Amino acid sequence: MEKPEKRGVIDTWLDKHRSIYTEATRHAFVVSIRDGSVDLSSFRTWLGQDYLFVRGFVPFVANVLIRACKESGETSDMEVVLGGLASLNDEIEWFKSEGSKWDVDFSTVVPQKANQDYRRFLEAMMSDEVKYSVIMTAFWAIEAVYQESFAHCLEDGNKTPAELTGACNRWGNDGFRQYCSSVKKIAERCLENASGDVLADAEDVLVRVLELEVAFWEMSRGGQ
Ligand SMILES: Cc1ncc(CO)c(N)n1
Repeated sequence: MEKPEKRGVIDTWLDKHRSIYTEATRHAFVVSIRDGSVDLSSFRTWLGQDYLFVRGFVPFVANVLIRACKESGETSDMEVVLGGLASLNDEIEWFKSEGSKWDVDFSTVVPQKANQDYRRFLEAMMSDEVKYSVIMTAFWAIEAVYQESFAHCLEDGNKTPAELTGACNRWGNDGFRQYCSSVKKIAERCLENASGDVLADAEDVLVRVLELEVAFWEMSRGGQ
């Protein structure tokens, strides 16, 4: 049995912002994958847009990695983030093979507004002014929404179409869940020592990520 996790400030924020958290992790697009009613043109839109997102997410995670090396007192932070960066390498290869499977030509995909907004947010987070605990909170939230969403598509009673289980496994698997839990612990540890101002920034950033994720699902469901 795993130890029950200590409740920290992130759990308190999730309770406070439960409705947007649920919107982000149980979005109609995700629910449609789980119940098998998903419109495949929406899935193709999501695939193309998320490929572009992930390409922008790489420098963000690289920035988190550099900060874990320079600013963290704990040597294990770097190892956790490095693991995440390594799996992004596989992820990009996975996207490419899915792209051919679904006949989505990434070279012609144009980032839609929700994607552009998200990419701008990631760039802003890379500023040196943003505290380590704040960027770590953002990093956790970004990964956790995908973990929770795609794990839902694999839970008992799902009717997820067989050709979509690869995508669901990518983020819904147990290893990814544990990785998210490690990132959350890092964020929680940093937030324990944070000032009131930094805590307020981290809470804002958490809510902003949830909003951006909801908009990203909405865009996908729009399916252009
Ligand atoms: C939009 C979005 N959020 C989170 C992830 C997970 O890393 C992703 N691939 N795409």
